Amino acid sequence: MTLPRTPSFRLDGRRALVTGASSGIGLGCAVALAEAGADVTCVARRDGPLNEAVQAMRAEGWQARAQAADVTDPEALDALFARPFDVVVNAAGMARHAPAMDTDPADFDAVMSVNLRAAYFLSQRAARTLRDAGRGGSIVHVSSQMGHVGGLDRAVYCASKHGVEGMVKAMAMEWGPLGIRINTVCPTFIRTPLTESTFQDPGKRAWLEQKIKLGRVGRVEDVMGAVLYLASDASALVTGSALMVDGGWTAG
Ligand SMILES: NC(=O)C1=CN([C@@H]2O[C@H](COP(=O)(O)OP(=O)(O)OC[C@H]3O[C@@H](n4cnc5c(N)ncnc54)[C@H](O)[C@@H]3O)[C@@H](O)[C@H]2O)C=CC1
Ligand SMILES: C[C@H](O)[C@@H]1OC(=O)[C@H](O)[C@@H]1O
Repeated sequence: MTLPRTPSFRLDGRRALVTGASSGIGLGCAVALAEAGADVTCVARRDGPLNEAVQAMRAEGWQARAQAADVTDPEALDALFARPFDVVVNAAGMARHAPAMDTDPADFDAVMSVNLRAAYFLSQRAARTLRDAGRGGSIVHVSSQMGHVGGLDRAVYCASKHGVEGMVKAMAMEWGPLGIRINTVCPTFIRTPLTESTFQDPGKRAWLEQKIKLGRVGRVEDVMGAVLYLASDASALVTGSALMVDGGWTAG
């Protein structure tokens, strides 16, 4: 009897790009891919923390390089995608929370510009270079549980993440025939610089722990395995999907 073999989660010989790689979830994604053998280009807006992260990764013996870039800048995207990447993980993101009745248009534009517009054109650049090279690849967006449900004071953030979910489904339809997969991971509240103020408030933290059915808030490590799965051949037939890493928040 011939037994089936588990597809590989390894990424040896693959070139990967991770945005938002200077901290939080993006840094976790960069580590996950590098540890699996990929040569990872780490992107973030500012040099300092990014260089520090890349130095720490190289000290582990992994392949990593830093490239500071603003993902909302089309020219910066062109420079990043001078060559194709087998794996692209987009974790760059931001939030400005306010009641919908009070949202400042400048905040709306800032959030949409990073979370949705940049996600769109980064995907476009990633796919074009893969198409021109005549090969497939995997694009993973770090979306959110807020791409599937609403959140108080989060109308703009939710709109941006719901937008990413719709965009990914449509792109998956177009790019499937080229072997280019595109998916999202949708975390619940994860402790990072973005959410530190929420985590500092004992009342909010208790509320979160009750909303998350598994009874605890998220860690960057909770997202890393999900991203590695979607980046690797282990998910070879998965595209246009949203992988919830939300402890059951949206299950109800
Ligand atoms: N922390 C959380 O609870 C959750 C976060 N997310 C999403 O995960 C992603 C990462 O968030 P965190 O790690 O929590 O935040 P973070 O604040 O620790 O990291 C954000 C990263 O995005 C980069 N970035 C922001 N704007 C950029 C731009 N214009 N150009 C290039 N890089 C830019 C920053 O340099 C930084 O590396 C975001 O998309 C966020 O919406 C999703 C679900 C939960
Ligand atoms: C930044 C937000 O407060 C945080 O990010 C997410 O995606 C979580 O669901 C929280 O809303």
